[in-house]
Amino acid sequence: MTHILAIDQGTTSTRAMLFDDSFSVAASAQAEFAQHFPQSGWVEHDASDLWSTTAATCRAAIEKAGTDAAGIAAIGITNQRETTVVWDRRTGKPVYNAIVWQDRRTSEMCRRLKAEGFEDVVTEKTGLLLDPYFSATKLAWILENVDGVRARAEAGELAFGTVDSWLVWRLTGGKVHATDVTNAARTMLYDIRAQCWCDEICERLGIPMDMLPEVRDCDAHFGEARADLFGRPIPILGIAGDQQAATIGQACFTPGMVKSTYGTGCFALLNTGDTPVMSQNRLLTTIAYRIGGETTYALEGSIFVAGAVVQWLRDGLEIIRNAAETQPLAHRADATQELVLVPAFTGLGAPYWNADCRGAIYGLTRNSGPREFARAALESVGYQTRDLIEAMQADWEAARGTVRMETLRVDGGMSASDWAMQFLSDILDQPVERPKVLETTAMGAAWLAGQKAGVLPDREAFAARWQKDADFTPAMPEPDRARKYAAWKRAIEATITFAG
Ligand SMILES: Nc1ncnc2c1ncn2[C@@H]1O[C@H](COP(=O)(O)OP(=O)(O)O)[C@@H](O)[C@H]1O
Ligand SMILES: O=P(O)(O)OC[C@H](O)CO
Repeated sequence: MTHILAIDQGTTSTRAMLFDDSFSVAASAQAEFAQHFPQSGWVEHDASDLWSTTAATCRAAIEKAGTDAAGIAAIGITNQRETTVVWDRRTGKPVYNAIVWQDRRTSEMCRRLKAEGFEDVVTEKTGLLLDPYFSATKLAWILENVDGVRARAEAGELAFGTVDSWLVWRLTGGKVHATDVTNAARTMLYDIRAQCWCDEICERLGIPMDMLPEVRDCDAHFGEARADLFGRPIPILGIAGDQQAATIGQACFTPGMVKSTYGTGCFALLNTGDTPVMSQNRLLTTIAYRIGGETTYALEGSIFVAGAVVQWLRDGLEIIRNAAETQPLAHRADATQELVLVPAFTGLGAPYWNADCRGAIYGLTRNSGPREFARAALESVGYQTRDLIEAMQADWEAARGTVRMETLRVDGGMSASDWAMQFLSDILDQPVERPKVLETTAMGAAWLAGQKAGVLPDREAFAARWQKDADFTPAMPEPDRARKYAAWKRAIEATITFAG
């Protein structure tokens, strides 16, 4: 039996999954690694942890499946996006920890650049907003703040990459310095229309362009994993950033299709077809995938806290022991209390983009307890999604005339909560569909590599295989929906005002 090895290098853990040629998971392995928070608002990973957990989980999955490298036709990689690594081309050693997408250390740099009017250039070229979230200012920070790095970069000794590039470099033993177009599109250095690195932005941020990786299709040949790693060289034939891989894994191949992934954060992507739609509502314009040289664009809404609010109930408030307990608690919450929780723990993402806000809760009474907190936490994820979907709907209508976006396809750990998904459907007033396979991210990466290797079916056959696990249809009376969403909007306004 032929297998495809999918590597899913995420923010808190690394997963390796072996898919067989009928898309069943033959084996998987997962490893967590340390999160480093050297200062408030800073988040780092040790890049060697990202590599060592990748190598270890791949080996463990291969061993569990009882196969060997000869039975693996290809490797597909998907990864946490924007996270920035700089390493020495000769020794392969990172010059600094990986600066993670959540890291806000470059807020001040972004504020300065915005005040100088540079955001217009950024949005026009890259489709993004000028925010610390993206790689560009993180790379500029490393060049400015780590001893000797600028001189070494200017001498051509250093390479920059997002996590996919770093893993490809390590897998190929330093032979390939490349990335795929979806990861490039998240650096804030890539011109998404011309599809090349943007010299104007690089120059403004002082980034030497020969540090940047070569940009390839998602289903390109990215070299071969070294024979000594898994016993035989294995070609790397697919790469996509994790949210784009989930879009592929959810088979959102038709313009108008949307997926929303509920992990630590929530990332909703709307397929907008072969032309980029520029947002009038502070969403991001990005590349969904480029397969066989053909580019498909997406509008993206990014929320930084989704499942993380449930983690906060568990680890911060200690009112639940595991995430699934939120569901029975929410069911038993007092219907007469309307608590609204704004989980702006690290600021607000789309469509507000306010880095200074912090979380807030409104409507507390003497009777508010764990049940009401659990319900408010699950509801906050629905409200945030409605903000995104309304913005998307408006952008999509402006681009295409009156259109109703199709059903929302959900995935990610938190989509396991029936209560949260029913509330989502209620507050959106739109059907929500959950697939049987929730590992859509790894599946997307496996499909890219597998179809390139000729062992997995083409796009149409893959899309036809998508199977529903559950449907959620709106059941909330309209006056309740309107009242609740209006309360959310007031809570957001108050939270932004409080931040000053
Ligand atoms: N049954 C559940 N109800 C609510 N939240 C859940 C449930 N199961 C998992 N989660 C949340 O989903 C997140 C984990 O999802 P996952 O897709 O593994 O995230 P990531 O890839 O970002 O680590 C956690 O934040 C957890 O709190
Ligand atoms: O690793 P995840 O699943 O939290 O996803 C992170 C996103 O790619 C950040 O943009």
